[in-house]
Amino acid sequence: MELGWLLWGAALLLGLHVLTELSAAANFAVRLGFYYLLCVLGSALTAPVCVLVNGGRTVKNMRIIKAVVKTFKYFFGLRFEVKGLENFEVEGPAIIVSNHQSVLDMMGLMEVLPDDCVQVAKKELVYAGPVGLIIYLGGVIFINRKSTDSAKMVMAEVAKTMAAENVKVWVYPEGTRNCTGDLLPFKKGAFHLAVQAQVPVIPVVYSSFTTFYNPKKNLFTSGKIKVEVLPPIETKGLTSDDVSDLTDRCFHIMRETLFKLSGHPGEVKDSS
Ligand SMILES: CCCCCCCC/C=C\CCCCCCCC(=O)SCCNC(=O)CCNC(=O)[C@H](O)C(C)(C)COP(=O)(O)OP(=O)(O)OC[C@H]1O[C@@H](n2cnc3c(N)ncnc32)[C@H](O)[C@@H]1OP(=O)(O)O
Ligand SMILES: CCCCCCCCCCCCCC(=O)OC[C@@H](O)COP(=O)(O)O
Repeated sequence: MELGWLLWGAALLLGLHVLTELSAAANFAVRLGFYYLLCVLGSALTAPVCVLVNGGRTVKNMRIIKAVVKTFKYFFGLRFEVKGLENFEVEGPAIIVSNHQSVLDMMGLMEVLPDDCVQVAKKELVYAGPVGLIIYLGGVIFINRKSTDSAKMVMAEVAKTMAAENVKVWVYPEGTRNCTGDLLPFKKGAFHLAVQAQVPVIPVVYSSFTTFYNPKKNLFTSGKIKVEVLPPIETKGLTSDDVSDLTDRCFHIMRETLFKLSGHPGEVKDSS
């Protein structure tokens, strides 16, 4: 008799546990789905505006895209605390490098994006429907990550046009998304580009999302993201022999800043 009740109790607890897990998964899927929906709808509505206002593919469209994307954070209760924006005020072009954690990074990107700045993206994104179209209209540079040679050729061309058109280029040097609270080793393309164009590198670091966003744990709540724009690193006089050193320097400064902003991975830090 008592064993019967015990079994019923255990079944109930298990049921509740399964329900909570399911609702966490559903909640996560709904929130991320809503983000995708915002991106798709936002792009579909913004693309005609870009074409009408600026006539086609140009970096000027980034101002319009930025204004739209900057409203997204309110839907998800995300707050940004930005430091060092004055470090973007360099004379002429620059390469901006930052850490890349998730698709949500587009919000953080647009939160601080300086004028006349295009990003480097994997070419697959051009096929992402309306989002691909808006990225194309914004003047984003597409590279084939599977072919280093063709990516190098595209980047060499960019090095030439940067000065002529006075644009900054934003690169995610990890080359892919990484939401572990640490950095992946940096690819060298961004730093070759900076040395070829003889322009400064400006590192930007976003604090780790792990306290409010973790797809493995179905976690996606509101939260605060700290952003720090670091002082420009000059490359005048550097040659291709210095690229490895430059890459290492940037990596270490950015990793230090990442840990300062959000603690070492695995270590709990209060989110005040
Ligand atoms: C209105 C509503 C709208 C809502 C929607 C929002 C829309 C928002 C709108 C707009 C925002 C758009 C934002 C898009 C964001 C997209 C993010 C991404 O897609 S991230 C993935 C792609 N990005 C990268 O991958 C870049 C970084 N990668 C590189 O730069 C790599 O270096 C690359 C691809 C060039 C090569 O990668 P390797 O995997 O081969 O690795 P390596 O170690 O770098 O290079 C191998 C050898 O080649 C040399 N090398 C590399 N680049 C060189 C170069 N340019 N010249 C000479 N040598 C070079 C290196 O020194 C290395 O040689 P040795 O090991 O040193 O001997
Ligand atoms: C046909 C409809 C498709 C809908 C797609 C909506 C996507 C909206 C997301 C905004 C752009 C996100 C850019 C981004 O973060 O791309 C990921 C790459 O950086 C890194 O790629 P990966 O980690 O190596 O796969």
